[in-house]
Amino acid sequence: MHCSSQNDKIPGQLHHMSSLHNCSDKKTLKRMDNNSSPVLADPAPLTKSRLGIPSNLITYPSSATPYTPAFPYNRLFPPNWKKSTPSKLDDVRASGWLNAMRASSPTHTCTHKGIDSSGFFWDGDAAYNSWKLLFPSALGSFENIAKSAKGKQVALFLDYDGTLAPIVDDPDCAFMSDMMRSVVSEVAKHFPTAIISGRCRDKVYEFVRLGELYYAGSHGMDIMGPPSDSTFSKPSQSYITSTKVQKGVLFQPAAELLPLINEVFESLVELTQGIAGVKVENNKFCVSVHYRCVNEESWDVVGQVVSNVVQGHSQLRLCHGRKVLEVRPVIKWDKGRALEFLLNSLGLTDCSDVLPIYIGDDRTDEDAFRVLREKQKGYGILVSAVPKDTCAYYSLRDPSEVMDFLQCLTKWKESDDAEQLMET
Ligand SMILES: O=P(O)(O)OC[C@H]1O[C@H](O[C@H]2O[C@H](CO)[C@@H](O)[C@H](O)[C@H]2O)[C@H](O)[C@@H](O)[C@@H]1O
Repeated sequence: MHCSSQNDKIPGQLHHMSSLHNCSDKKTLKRMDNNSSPVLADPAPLTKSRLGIPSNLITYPSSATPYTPAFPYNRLFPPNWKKSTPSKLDDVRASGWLNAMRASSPTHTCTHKGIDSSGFFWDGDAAYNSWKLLFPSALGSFENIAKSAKGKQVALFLDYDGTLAPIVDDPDCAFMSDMMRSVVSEVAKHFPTAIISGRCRDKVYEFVRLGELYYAGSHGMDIMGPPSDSTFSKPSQSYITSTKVQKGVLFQPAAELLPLINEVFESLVELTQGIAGVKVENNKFCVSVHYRCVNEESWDVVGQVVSNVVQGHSQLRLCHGRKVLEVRPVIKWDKGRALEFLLNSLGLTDCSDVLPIYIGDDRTDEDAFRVLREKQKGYGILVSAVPKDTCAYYSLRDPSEVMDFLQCLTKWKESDDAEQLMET
């Protein structure tokens, strides 16, 4: 394999760079006092003036610089569309992140057509199609992706929830289909493939059950990478045996915080037990407090309880995902770093002939998309059925499109290999 430290520009990237607003570290840690939020804000959905998602529902990082989209989105929306009415606010409401909790998982209703209470005609499909001009379908652009991949070592990084398995109410029932499992297994025969999930590593392995993959749990804070002496050829089948990862290099950058995380988990279970529908999940290096099944009227209570606990510990921070609040260690580690770590462990760093592809649906996946953007290497693919601000290059609508895309990759690789065999 030819390796060089040169940056590898990929056709198509310049087109997207215009849509990339400030993708450098957009996170801002704020505290609850003075109307600010303890939430480490991740990139948020596009604001209403851009794509129709009400800006009052968004915790927008203070460092984010809005960009001018290529398409005149403002024609789609009247000014002040769905502006919130100020009301008597408590701590959590005033901080703005109750709104962020609401915005954390846009629903299918965003894609519907209809007239809202202010008489404005909303066409979600049109907005989505316009957004896709900026973030084209990875399926529709497959030929371009294949062209870029020709002669290169593709490395695949897959998020789990919302990417390989559809989002469901009960996190313990987020099963991936047998069909998806077999498609992932096939693609992993051709490319090194890793799952990078917010879930605890053992849990995501229980769902995926494919021994030939690499797994990073707790948003990349618990990685079982390839064996230390490995330069990628093919993942060893003996890498994982039975249901637990057995071999490989274990990397846990927040290991010393494990007792504290467990303590916080216990407290959160106790403190939220009176709130119907809350589910507290121990993700080993982070604690997830799910509020998807909580009555919306109680969301502020959930937020307040979690933020109070976090405020008691300077080593912890609060983030939000899709209808979930997550307590995480304050360390400079995220899915982006995990992606770099895995590429490095696979011996694929600084190689001009490597094409990493990262597919994910969540805010936490933006860290990985950003790494690829900054390196000008590979492609981030956002899974979303609604317009969202993203550092990805391409989009896919839902897990079933992810499955189609992975199948395309397998087919392409098989025919490319066959072609090469004919040539020799
Ligand atoms: O990084 P991921 O693999 O995408 O994991 C992110 C979180 O996913 C899970 O929660 C989400 O999916 C649930 C099942 O569909 C859904 O009920 C929940 O509302 C979503 O937030 C998982 O339970 C979390 O621990 C992960 O952090």
